Amino acid sequence: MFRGESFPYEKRPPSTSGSLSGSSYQSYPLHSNDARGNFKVVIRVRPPLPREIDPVHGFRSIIEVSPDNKRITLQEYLGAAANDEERELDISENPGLATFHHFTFDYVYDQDSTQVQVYDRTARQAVLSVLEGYNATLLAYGQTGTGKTYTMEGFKYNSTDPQRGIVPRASEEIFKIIESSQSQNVTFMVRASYLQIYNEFISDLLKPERGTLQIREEKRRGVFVEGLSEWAVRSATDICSLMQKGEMTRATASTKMNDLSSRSHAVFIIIVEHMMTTELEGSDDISKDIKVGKLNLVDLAGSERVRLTGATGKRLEESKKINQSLSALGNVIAALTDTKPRTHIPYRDSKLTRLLEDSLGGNCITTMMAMISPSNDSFGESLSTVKFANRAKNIKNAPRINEDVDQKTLIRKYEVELAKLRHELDAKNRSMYDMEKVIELEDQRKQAEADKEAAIEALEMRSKEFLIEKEEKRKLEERIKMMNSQLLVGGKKLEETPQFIIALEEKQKAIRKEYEGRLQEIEQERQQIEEDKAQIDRYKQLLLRQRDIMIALTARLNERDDTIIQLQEELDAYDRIHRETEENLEYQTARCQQLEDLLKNHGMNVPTAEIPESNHYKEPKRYPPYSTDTVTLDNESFLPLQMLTSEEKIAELTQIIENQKGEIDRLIGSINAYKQPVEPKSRDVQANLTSLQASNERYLAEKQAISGILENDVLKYIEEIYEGVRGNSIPPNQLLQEMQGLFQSVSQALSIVKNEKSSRNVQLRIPTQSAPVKENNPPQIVQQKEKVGNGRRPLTVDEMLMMKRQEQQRKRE
Ligand SMILES: Nc1ncnc2c1ncn2[C@@H]1O[C@H](COP(=O)(O)OP(=O)(O)OP(=O)(O)O)[C@@H](O)[C@H]1O
Repeated sequence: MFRGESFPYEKRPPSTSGSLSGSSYQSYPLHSNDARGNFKVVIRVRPPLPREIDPVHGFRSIIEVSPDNKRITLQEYLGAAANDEERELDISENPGLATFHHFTFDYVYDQDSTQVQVYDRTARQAVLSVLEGYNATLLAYGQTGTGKTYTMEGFKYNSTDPQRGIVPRASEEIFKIIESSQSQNVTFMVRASYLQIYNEFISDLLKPERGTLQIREEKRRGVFVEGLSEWAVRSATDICSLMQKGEMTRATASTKMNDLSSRSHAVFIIIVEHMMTTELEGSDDISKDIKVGKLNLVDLAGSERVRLTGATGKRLEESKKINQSLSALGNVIAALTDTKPRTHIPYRDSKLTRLLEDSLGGNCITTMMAMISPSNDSFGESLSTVKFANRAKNIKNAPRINEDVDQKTLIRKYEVELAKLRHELDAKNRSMYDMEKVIELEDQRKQAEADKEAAIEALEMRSKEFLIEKEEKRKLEERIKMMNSQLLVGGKKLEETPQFIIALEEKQKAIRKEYEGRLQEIEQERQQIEEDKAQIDRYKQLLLRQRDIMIALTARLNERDDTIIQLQEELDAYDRIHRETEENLEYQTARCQQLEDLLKNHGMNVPTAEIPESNHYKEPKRYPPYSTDTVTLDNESFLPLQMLTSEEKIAELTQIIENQKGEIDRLIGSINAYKQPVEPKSRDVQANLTSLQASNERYLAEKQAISGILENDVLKYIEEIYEGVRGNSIPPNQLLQEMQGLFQSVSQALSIVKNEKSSRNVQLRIPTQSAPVKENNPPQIVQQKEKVGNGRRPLTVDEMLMMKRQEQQRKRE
């Protein structure tokens, strides 16, 4: 019944059940810890499309799915029958005309499978992993028109449509879980992006104006698209809106194989940041555990046979690019699943493989969903798709939870931003409250002012009325008076009659009473106005006090700011000084080290004199001693073994001078002793004595000059050098040269003294009293040799002083 076993993949006899459907939904484990379990491959067979169904003979599928939905068999017909019915007949008569190709996968969805089954069994696990902080990828692969877009998106976007695909269902699930998490300690942040790779160019489907984007890689972040927009979303509806928006930009076209064929690879990305706060026991601190999961929902463009689609022009170019990138995907899978482990995986051969680097053999839980058609017309493409998927089964991924170790998650940035904004809001509220109080008081003040104005106005009115009434009363009185003066009652003037006087008095009383009443009223009003005024003044005082308080507070705040700035500046200055001191110290240490090395290189001892370490304790100054034991007359190398304090140095120099004086005295004594016995004996001796005396005088003068140099110039010179060393103002090289010069000068001065002494000893072979000089063997005057020490003539004191002055002059310049 079956043709030969010509395929390297698993081939089994066809199922005897003959059923080509029969899938059933089963619950599925959500987590798998083995590496193999982190890369799953499932197959989905779509139902036949109208164009694949023969209107006369109907449709016969070439696909068989096992009842446990693990195995799939593709029937290959080798005959020439044109339609499904004839083909079936052909095979039943001649079974050799059919070959069956068997494969096993993690799951096989037959043509009756529903969107919800695919989501629950395959996609849900990925979504839950993302909420735990893993990266997960769902990858739809297959020939054009086999249902990739249908599986990933579906075509309707309302939450009850059973046709909706993985993207809307995944977003619903994510927000359902977030909403069900009641804990106050858990915060989520969800954002989404949508991109496409079209003709090997990446673009942002939600911000197409950004143009072509590039792929980058960072150690912590992995591979990502630079400049891709991320949209914070708060509901599944938000995500669906983004999807719809992106769909409008995505490159699609009507082809022979699919009315709405995707011409680009599309990746919908959902990132879920998830923060858990925990109060640490025994402290006010809160630990924040942040995880970041990323879900890549990839809808690849379909592979297509140009022969079948008949593509030309732009479509042909698109097809070539699609097929190229899919073949790069095949190469990466081949490299990853090669039995001999390969060091190079060609991820960089296409944008698609570069973008999916983490999903293919990296930090990700990946599921590849390979779509096929059940139609005999698509056998070739279906077989190649299934073989492709079969190879991908062996990919091993190594997912890990992405924890926010570098504190760069958006959620953390939002936290910080929120805290800042809350702080600002609090401050604003406080100042608002203060402002409200001030406004209220100001209103009260205005009201009081208005009341006062009204009261004054009323008072003025009343006063005017009062004056008018007074005037009228005066006029009335005058008239009465005038009329009275004309009336006579009982012979008397009317105003003189007792009735008139009584009536007048009563009238006057009544008027007085009335006016007194009015005056009282006015006085009351006046008092009221006075009180109002006092109240207004009190308000004014209150406002002024408040204003003063606010001014004082502002001044105190400014003062505090100034103090902070001042302290900061001081701190900066301290820092700078500290840094400079450290740098200087390092420089001096390095120079000293150089100096020590130089000394050592010349075989000299390194002076052990220590420079005071702090300003609080000052070591006494120290000077190099003069000692023939420790000072060599070699021009290039000498150094005292131990430095002397100034007292020791003066004592040493005084001692040297004393010694020299003693030597002179001894010589004078010797001369005198010699003079006595030999004077009468020889004229030569007499001449010798005269010359000796002259020499002695010169010698004494020289000794005095040398003492002067030693006591004044040399000591000062030593002090200068010492100060230079202590203050680090003399570079070590110059210091070395100066010290060498100094010691050379001192040595030469002293050597003059010694040579003077020794030359005298040599010049005069003075006979002692116990060994008198023979007449025929008079004392000989030996000419002083020009060469001393290392063969050079020693300098005279004058020359030496001149040199010293010249040197000091040079230094001053
Ligand atoms: N499981 C299914 N049930 C019902 N109809 C389906 C199914 N799968 C695919 N279809 C239908 O098949 C047609 C092609 O599907 P779809 O556009 O999803 O293919 P595609 O693989 O994305 O193609 P392309 O690669 O060209 O974009 C659509 O009309 C779709 O409705």
